[in-house]
Amino acid sequence: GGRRRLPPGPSRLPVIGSLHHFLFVRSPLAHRAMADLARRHGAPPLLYLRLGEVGLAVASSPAAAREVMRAHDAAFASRPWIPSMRPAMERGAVGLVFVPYGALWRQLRRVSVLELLSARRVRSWPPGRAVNVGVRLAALTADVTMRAVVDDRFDRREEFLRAIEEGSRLVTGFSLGDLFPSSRLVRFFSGTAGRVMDLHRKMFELMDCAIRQHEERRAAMASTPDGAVKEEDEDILGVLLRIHREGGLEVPPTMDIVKSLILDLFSGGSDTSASTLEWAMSELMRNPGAMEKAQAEVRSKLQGKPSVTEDDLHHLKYLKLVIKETLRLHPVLPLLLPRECTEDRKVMGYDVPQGTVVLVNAWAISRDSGYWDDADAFKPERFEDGKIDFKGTDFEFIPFGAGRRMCPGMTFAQGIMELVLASLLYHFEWKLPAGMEPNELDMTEKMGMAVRRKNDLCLRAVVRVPVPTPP
Ligand code: HEM
Repeated sequence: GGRRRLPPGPSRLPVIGSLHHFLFVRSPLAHRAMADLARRHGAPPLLYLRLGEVGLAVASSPAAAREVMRAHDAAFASRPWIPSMRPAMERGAVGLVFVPYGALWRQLRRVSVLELLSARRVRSWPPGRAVNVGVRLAALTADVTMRAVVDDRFDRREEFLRAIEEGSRLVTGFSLGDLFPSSRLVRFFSGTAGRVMDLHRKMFELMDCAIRQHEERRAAMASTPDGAVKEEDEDILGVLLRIHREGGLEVPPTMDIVKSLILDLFSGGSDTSASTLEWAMSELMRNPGAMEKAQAEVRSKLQGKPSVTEDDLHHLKYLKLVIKETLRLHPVLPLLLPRECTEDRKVMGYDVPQGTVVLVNAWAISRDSGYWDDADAFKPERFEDGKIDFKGTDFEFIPFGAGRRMCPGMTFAQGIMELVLASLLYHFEWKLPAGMEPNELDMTEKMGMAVRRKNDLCLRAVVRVPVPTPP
């Protein structure tokens, strides 16, 4: 028996819980708001808030993160269904991100990790086309992801890319309003559920079209002398359609699940990598020494080549450190993705009741001066000794999360980001707008699907090595 010992947190008011605290926290960016709130309550490793009827625990230290994502991983391996997405999910349209922990999740995850996000697929991008530099980073990563996930021959790809972009504007990350189901104050925050549904319908219609085209092409191929498509030539949609057709899985995915999984991979993949790249370029512009070093490396390792290919990447040691340091300072999912506690647990000595939504403040942890020297400074060299990595075992650095629900797209993302960044540095010289000093570059954040720059990064590009034109 005995009383429950909840983690410390702001005083709770009837009805609105701790919501009033957020109305007065200046920063609309939840990761900063949570960090402020934790500081004002004596910096507990686990902070407890009541938002409307939902209990919310925020882990803000490596030890607390380790307990949630490793020690008690299985009890925190589901995600809450946020209200604006609930109607779609109740119809069974659930992809990998929100599927409850269980047999279906395990299967979708296995398919994604093994078949779809393997390094083999990353290497199979046509290099000349993948580095069509000069296009905006978002368009570029969306393009690369589209090629791997759906098909680059999809007729309505422009429409699809626009819908995804609109989606990332609509879904303002996991805004606080998203976390509570029915309080009246909630409506004050959201009101986007209708638009989300419309967009969802639109994307499903586009997916139907992509699937039709896919099947038509397969039928056409099957009637040629060479016969069917070779498995290694399939894109992700092709693999999923084959699994759907041939069965053979313990829980056969419905067509709605196939579509939702594709959308999850696509939207999960492009926005995150694009924003990270934008932050990397921003940090390099603010830190000319690091830029010089990275460019010198790329130019010396690639001397004379027409463009960067996958095979060049493992020579680019400093470039990898630049991306690591960018992920430390700018984890684009600063609170990771929400988990839900599915059975009562003790974490850091506190009771976390079943049903609590659990966030991990990866942003606060990776900028904590208790674990990092000169924590706010951009210093890629700090990773030089190779002791700390983002693979989910060093809990002071978890931009991709950790444990069973850790990001399945990590390797894929690393591939895209290295390839694109190396290409940007190889082909171009980058300059700030005339008259701007490096330290004047604005770094204000804005919450979208991922945390991105509030103001566009406008740079002048001077060609050093011309980008080869695709045949
Ligand atoms: C810089 C790039 C990326 C970052 C920082 C990132 C970060 C994350 C994080 C923090 C999570 C939640 C992990 C957790 O709960 O412990 C996650 C989950 C996920 N990510 Fe990524 N991600 C990136 C790129 C990608 C890419 C390229 C894909 C796919 C093509 C992808 C697909 C997913 C999916 C499907 C999930 C949900 C997995 C599950 O719930 O089982 N991500 N990602």
